[in-house]
Amino acid sequence: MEAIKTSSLTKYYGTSRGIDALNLSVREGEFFGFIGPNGAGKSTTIRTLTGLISPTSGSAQIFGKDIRTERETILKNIGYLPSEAVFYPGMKVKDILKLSAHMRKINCSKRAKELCERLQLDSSRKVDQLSFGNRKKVAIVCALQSNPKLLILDEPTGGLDPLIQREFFEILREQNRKGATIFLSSHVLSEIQRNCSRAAIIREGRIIVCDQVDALSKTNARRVTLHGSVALQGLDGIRDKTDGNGFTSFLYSGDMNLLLQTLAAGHITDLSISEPDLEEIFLHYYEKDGDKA
Ligand SMILES: Nc1ncnc2c1ncn2[C@@H]1O[C@H](COP(=O)(O)OP(=O)(O)OP(=O)(O)O)[C@@H](O)[C@H]1O
Repeated sequence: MEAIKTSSLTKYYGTSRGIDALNLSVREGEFFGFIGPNGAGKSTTIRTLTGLISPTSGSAQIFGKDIRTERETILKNIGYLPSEAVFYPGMKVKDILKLSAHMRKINCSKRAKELCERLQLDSSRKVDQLSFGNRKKVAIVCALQSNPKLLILDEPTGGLDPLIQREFFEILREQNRKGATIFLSSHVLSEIQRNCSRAAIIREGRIIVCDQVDALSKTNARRVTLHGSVALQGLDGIRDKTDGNGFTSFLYSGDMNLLLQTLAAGHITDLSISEPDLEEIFLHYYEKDGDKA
């Protein structure tokens, strides 16, 4: 069964585009990445799926249940981490965690304690005395403590130090191995690459590509870096060109023979031709009108 399925899901804030005819399908048990530049529509998608805002048109189902008509049943199976968590001031962390569990009518104190220990969160502190990163941990424990079937995480790692990030992803991978579906919205490409099997890239409110992360990283383009001088004018297939102190670097997706002829006519002291890194490939998707590298 699909954990998440949207059909032409659209949300406009007045005349301002949030998401536009979004079609997305996430299978049960997947660790799925959702990436895109600022303002692309990631949070709008997530807020619509969790019922915090209503779609303008289109539809979506979570585990086959309609987000408009079966929201209460859906929410029982979801752990949601908002990008900016807000808590009642003056409350102790342990009371926030209890309140969150109480709203689900379940007792998860054992799991909450274990998560606090692993994430190094002192649950006896008042939430307003916590740093940004520690408040983020409170939101994480709230989302994870009930071992939900579906975890929807909106930019979860902002503010977490690298060691805690590592532990957090270890916890997510454990939950995923036990069958939980994970929907991870992130700006951090390495997080997506390390953890997700599939990912969708959203730009200007639309999914522009959705595929296995390995397939998304494949490209015909090569990163060419050369020291010396060469006339590249007239050579088609060059982009992302930078000139530094005696060197030139660019992505090339044109005819290799033409590249070699052009280089041979120049004066080159050093040359490397390599695969571009994943970041370069993803950034290309982010650019307006960017096709696959
Ligand atoms: N409450 C709102 N009222 C009007 N427009 C909004 C509102 N919330 C979001 N938008 C607009 O919807 C579009 C998508 O925003 P959204 O917050 O979903 O993007 P995002 O991909 O989560 O961005 P970021 O990575 O910066 O968090 C943006 O153009 C944004 O300005």
